[in-house]
Amino acid sequence: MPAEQTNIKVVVRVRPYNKREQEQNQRCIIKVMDSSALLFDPDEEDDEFFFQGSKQQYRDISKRMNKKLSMDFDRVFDTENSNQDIFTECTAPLVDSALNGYNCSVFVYGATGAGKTFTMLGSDSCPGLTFLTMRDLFEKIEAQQDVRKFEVGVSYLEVYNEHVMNLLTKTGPLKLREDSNGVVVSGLVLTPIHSAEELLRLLELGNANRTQHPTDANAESSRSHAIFQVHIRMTDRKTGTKRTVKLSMIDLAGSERAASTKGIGMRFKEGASINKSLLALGNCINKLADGLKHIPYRDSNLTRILKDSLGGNCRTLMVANVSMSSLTYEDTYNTLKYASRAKKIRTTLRQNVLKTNMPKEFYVKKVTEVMTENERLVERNKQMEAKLLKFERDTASHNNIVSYDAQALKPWYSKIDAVYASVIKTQEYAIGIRSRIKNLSYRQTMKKDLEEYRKLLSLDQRLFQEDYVRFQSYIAKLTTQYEQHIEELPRWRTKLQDAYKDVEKLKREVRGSKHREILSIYLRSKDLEVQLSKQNINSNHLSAINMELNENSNQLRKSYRTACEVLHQTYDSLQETQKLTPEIQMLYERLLRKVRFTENEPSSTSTQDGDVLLASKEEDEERVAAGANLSGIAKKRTRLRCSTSGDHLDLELDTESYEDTDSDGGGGCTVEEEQPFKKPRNLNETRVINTATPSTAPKSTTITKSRNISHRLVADILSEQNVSGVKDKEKIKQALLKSNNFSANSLQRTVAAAALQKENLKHNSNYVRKSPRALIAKTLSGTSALTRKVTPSRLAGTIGSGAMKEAPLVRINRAASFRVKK
Ligand SMILES: Nc1ncnc2c1ncn2[C@@H]1O[C@H](COP(=O)(O)OP(=O)(O)OP(=O)(O)O)[C@@H](O)[C@H]1O
Repeated sequence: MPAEQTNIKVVVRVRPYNKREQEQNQRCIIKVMDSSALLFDPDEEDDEFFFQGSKQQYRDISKRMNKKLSMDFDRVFDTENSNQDIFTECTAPLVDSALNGYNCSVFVYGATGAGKTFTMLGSDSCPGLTFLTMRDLFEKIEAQQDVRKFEVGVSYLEVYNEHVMNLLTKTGPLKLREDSNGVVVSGLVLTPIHSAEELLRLLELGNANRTQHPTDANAESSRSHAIFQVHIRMTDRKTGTKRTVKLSMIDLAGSERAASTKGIGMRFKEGASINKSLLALGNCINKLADGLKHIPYRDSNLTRILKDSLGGNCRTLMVANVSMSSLTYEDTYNTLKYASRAKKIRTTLRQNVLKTNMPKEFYVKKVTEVMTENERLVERNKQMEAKLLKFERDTASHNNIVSYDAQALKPWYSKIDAVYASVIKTQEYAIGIRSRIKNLSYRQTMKKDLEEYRKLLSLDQRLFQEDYVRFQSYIAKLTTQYEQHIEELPRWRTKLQDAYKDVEKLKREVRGSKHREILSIYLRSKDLEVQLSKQNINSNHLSAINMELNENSNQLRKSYRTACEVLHQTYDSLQETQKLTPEIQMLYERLLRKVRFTENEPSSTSTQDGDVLLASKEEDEERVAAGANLSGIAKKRTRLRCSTSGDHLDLELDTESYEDTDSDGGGGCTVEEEQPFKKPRNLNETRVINTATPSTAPKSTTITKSRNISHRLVADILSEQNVSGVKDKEKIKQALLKSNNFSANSLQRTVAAAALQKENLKHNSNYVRKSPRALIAKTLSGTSALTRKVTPSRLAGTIGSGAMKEAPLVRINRAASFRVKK
């Protein structure tokens, strides 16, 4: 509520001469200049100085000089002005202010007999300000009855010798106390009134109780300060707003000097007390006028009661009563000085809405209302919060990509990483064991073969037997290892199946999560990582097999060379000694034909399961026909068949179903009679596999570079098929590109792989390119994204171009692996 600063309104009322003053024919000391100015102690018009009969230019120096003090006030009422005039101009506006919620005070100040009581109370014929004001108040209340409900109560107090007395009940002294609403008179009971006439009766009653004693100045001098207060409680009938205001009418005791009343004894004490309170009032007025902060209101009970009227929340009118007679020269001068000082006092006005004088029930009701309103607002707040939550959820599900935040996804990534790390580790062990089993089996076979050849060639049976013992011991050691691994394998297979079950469970959780779209892509990348790991193990396994093969091949080559030399010498020797039989000659010629140079590669027939035979059918027929000793070697030819998928380890992982498809019962790698070795592939080949019929296409035995899997991985992640299923694929791509879980390099390589795949589309599924380097170089040079630093946006654009759509799976061997320029 805005506060309004306003000055105390000070008016001066000049009383006409009374009978005594008229009789003493004193001069007039106040000349009213206009409605707001007066001249104190003016020059008299006939105040001319004659000396020896002639008018002098200068004044009579034996006489006191006139003050001729010009003073301005808010209003100066002359002797002709009535109480009605003062009411109309000064207190009627205060009634309006009071009804608007402002506290108002009117106090009259002046020396004894100056007309204070006349102004405030008046007489029957000439009612004073109190009656006129109250009559006006009741008239205005009556006019507003439809709008507001009014309750009016009055009190009439007297401060006499610093005692506060209740004039209406003639009780006291009452104590003053201060609370947050100002000074309160303890035990004061308000008397309700409903009309100005009632008020008149109460005033009469109060005045009758007031302490009065005749003084020289006034036969009915009031020797106390009388404070009449009207408490008005207003209730707005529409809004229920309540206001309580206080209208105070204060008739001060005479401010004359104690000596002027010529009092002795009780009267002197009385005068001293009056002067004490008025002195305190003067001090307060002076300090308030000077704008000081500390005002000594507590110096007297009068100033305590007037605290609100002087310096508080109150619209105040001060009527300074003075006589125009020079008999009251000093008192009048003092009164006017007081009035001038009081003019400077500023009060702060605030509209009262609620006052503490309200009955307790009022506050109980108010608190109940406020609590009810509070409960309603709490309930509404809950509803609003629920709505807001729903709105946020709806928005999140509508713009699901936007709602992804790294913090929310972090725990998911950690969990997925942990589960897949376990799968990869277990798979490493399981397939590693399988690899060792196959290697051991392969080595056994090879060693047995060599031992067979050695036995055939050996002439010294004693030496052969020595070697054979060592051979047996070695084979036994291999068998033990083999059996250990065979025993271990099922345990790891079970572990791996458990790890796959964990993955399945995790996938179900992801499907139920609100981040399922981006997480399913992450899961896909992890699936491909598992495949990549498997490919790495396969690659290592094949390298080991290859090394074994090379080693054995070298040994056979050396043996073959030596055998040829022996054969040649034996043939020569037989010929020289003419012991060469036609059968031996035929056999020899057949052997020579066999080793003749041919441009064709050794014929290789792919078996249904993709294995490659090293010996041709024709060769077998010749061997049978020849019936020679060497045919025994052929008959004893051993084939190695590790599984239906050749040398690839067959602990297959279907990343969709996670079922172990290995169906050879754990002993997949067995040594069988008449089974061919698989031909190791040319390491400079790239085989294109048609992905359109993956189930029927032959499985490649090409040793692939493991990095290809990562290319496929990222290609799969960012492929149109993956991303097109979601609402905002661009945002998903951006999220992937920005994520720490996807490296820029792998994404970069993916694009190269995609380009290569696209190129491969031009060839049929069985096309084998000898060296893909030129193609890769061509592809890379045509892919600006690969020769320059790849920006996420450029990369995203490349990926989204559809180049990868329907691209076949391509495997690039080690020698042909491409290198991306960074
Ligand atoms: N404006 C006036 N017109 C006519 N008579 C007046 C006027 N003012 C005062 N009187 C008369 O002067 C006399 C003294 O006035 P009043 O009792 O009001 O003085 P007072 O200031 O109240 O004195 P005290 O402080 O001693 O009570 C009264 O008889 C009163 O009728």
